[in-house]
Amino acid sequence: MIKLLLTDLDGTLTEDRGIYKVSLDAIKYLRLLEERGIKVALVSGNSYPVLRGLHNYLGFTGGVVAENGCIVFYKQKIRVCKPMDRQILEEFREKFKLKDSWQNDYRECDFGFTPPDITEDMIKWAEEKGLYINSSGYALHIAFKPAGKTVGVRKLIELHGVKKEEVIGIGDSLTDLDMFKEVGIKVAVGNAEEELKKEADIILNLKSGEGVKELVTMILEGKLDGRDR
Ligand SMILES: O=C(O)COP(=O)(O)O
Ligand SMILES: [Mg+2]
Repeated sequence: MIKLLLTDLDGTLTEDRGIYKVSLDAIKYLRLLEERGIKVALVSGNSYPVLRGLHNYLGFTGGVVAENGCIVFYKQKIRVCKPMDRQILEEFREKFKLKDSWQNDYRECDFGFTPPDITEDMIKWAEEKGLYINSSGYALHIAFKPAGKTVGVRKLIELHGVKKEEVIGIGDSLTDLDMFKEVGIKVAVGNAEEELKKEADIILNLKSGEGVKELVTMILEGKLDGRDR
């Protein structure tokens, strides 16, 4: 039985990848799950204040995994990664001529930069410094290892006291590969990155928010029953 649904934000709850407008249909359908007793949690690279605000105002009760796994909230706020070093941020920004995400003022461990394209040079630089590096398609992210959605999702599931098999996760980008490692059912929206689709148990027909609606309909119609047992 599914008890907890983890959803990514950018590219998943939005109307499409690359835009910020949230799909109202996706929210409406996720609330139907909440009414049936399935908790919804936001698992994203966005900062804690942004996600905590959305979580409350959108009517979700499953909590939040912010900063790509580094900050977890469910009844209490827990930081699970090492705080970032300002000098490293400066070096990354200068060396690769990047722009800070406006949310960097509100971040502790994982920081975001644009443009969102990762290069081989960046990966090499991050490896040498023991840093996690990834792209959500919206922003480049760096944090001290261990980081990534894996560490935060593991903590959130522990706080809920549910089994991995009772958790379903939906996403669109490479950062969601880390979420997939910790959930029983892995779902990719129709317009997700090919690499994520390869790892998914379910690939939706529809893109982003419409895909979320498609998945919720499947859950409510009992189409996933048995899959998680
Ligand atoms: O880059 C971001 O902060 C957005 O990431 P998300 O797709 O995990 O919501
Ligand atoms: Mg995303």
